[in-house]
Amino acid sequence: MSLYHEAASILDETRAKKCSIKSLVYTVKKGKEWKSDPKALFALSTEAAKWSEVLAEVVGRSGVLGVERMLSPTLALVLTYDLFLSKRGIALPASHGLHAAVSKHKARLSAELTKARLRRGCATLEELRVKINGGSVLSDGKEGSRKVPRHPRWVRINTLKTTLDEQLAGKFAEWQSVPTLREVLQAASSREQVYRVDEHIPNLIAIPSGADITTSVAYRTGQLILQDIASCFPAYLLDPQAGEGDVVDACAAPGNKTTHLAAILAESREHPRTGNAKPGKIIACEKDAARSETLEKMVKLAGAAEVVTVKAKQDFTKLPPTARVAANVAALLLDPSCSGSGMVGRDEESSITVHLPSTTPDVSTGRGKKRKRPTPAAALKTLAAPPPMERTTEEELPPDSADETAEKLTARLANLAAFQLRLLEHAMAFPAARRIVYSTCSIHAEENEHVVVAALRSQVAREQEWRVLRREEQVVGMRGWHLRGQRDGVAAAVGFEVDGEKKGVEVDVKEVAEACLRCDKHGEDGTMGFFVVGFVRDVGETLASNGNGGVALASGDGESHGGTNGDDEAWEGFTD
Ligand SMILES: C[S@@+](CC[C@H](N)C(=O)[O-])C[C@H]1O[C@@H](n2cnc3c(N)ncnc32)[C@H](O)[C@@H]1O
Repeated sequence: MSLYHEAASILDETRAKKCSIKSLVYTVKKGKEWKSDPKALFALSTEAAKWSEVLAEVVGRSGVLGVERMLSPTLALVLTYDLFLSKRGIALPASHGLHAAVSKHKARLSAELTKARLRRGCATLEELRVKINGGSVLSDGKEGSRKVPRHPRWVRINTLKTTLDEQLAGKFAEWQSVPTLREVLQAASSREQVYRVDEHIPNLIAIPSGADITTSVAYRTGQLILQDIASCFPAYLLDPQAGEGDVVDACAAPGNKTTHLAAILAESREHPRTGNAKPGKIIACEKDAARSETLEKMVKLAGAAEVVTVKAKQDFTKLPPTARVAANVAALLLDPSCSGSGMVGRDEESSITVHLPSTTPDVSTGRGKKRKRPTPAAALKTLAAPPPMERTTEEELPPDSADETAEKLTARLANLAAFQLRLLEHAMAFPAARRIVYSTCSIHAEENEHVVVAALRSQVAREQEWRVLRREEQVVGMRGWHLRGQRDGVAAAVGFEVDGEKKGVEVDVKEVAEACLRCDKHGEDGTMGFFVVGFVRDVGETLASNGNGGVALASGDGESHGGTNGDDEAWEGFTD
């Protein structure tokens, strides 16, 4: 079965069963394995579904289905999508029957696409593209109020394999550097080659949302990684340094943050302070078997295999803090499953409707019966799935969105928070640990500030003297991030009003809220919704006595160990 037949079958099933494309592609059913690459299948099915309202009109009005018997409505949708809207075109030889069945009507289809675009008031196909991605657009502030996407494509330069300078002088040599994110957002078209070097996260650039780098050698070889800026916060905040001991990535797959950690650790060896220190290893745990395989692949592709030990199918809570492997663990990154409510496109994805073209010739041909024209507003209900998403486990599947009652949501968040707290408490029990970073892509205080307060009040935190990593102690890019934790959220968890007294409470609301970082998926930073916080223990002068000549940690001196611009990111290699 070709990619197109498989994508068409997914669209048919999505319509029939009202289930998400992601679950159809990635939930492995007995006896059903895709012949196509799941990523390609997911991308094609999702894009074709998003465009289906427009393409249904195009195909229907063209009358192609009336003459090409080998084309089903959904097959016509996916082929037409690739013919006009994907960069590579139809991925079949021109002589292939399916290719010919569509391409011989190219002129007619193209004319219908132009009409469909004009009916939607779009001067160019790029404008229509932005409109189709209508769930995440903002006005560009100019007269005429052109809409621009709210999110750029974030590209992390994998310093395990390359450098920022090398990429700017190579892959992006022809691209123009622009000073503001807004200029990147405004250049949504894939033809406008602009980038902006991010000021918060080292080795991260933003490019237009329509720019596709996935076919480039740099991307395919793991030099460039598509990773949302927010997802870069945890490893950067944890800031592991050579000589400090080992690092555990407790919930690691698919490995974006693991490989980011590896890159930062490798870079720290170039630092005069830690240059001669023995780098620790990164122990990456992943409970899920299939995701463990992805993690292994990604670690290899990013060039991180030497420093990362993948513990496949390892439940982090079953890794005893007293185990030998844990003895030298000085830092832990905890990015557990969550509601995923901060993910851009997550809510939209669950509401994608697949529109089908009429199989009878259309009104415009004068040959068929009259059909109701879809309204532009209805057309734009299909929203954009943004850049790469990392979270795909069952626990994280979107709530039944609109259908989920407040009661159900509360119960679901309570379950998640209990699970997250359990993991955090487990991390706090590692005897040599001095630093933990906890993150979620949730917007709910229940999974964020509430978990932080509960963790601080836990027995293990009190016994081991864990506290939050204060804002002034954070690496400079994180210290300077403007959006902090919700004071109300912290205060609610503490049981006091924001301005209330702190009687008998061991948690300083202001300090904890300031220590937390948030990213707003509806804001102007081009981020997904995200939450991150660091915990530290002021125990001893050194971070870990690892027997490797570990260097002293400047604890609590406000000095970011990692520097200002020197750190960097990992990669990813492929996206989901
Ligand atoms: C949010 S994702 C992690 C994303 C990853 N940190 C990245 O940046 O690429 C959460 C992952 O944790 C895994 N997970 C959930 N519970 C776990 C546990 N108890 N131990 C280890 N892994 C777990 C899930 O299977 C999932 O792959």
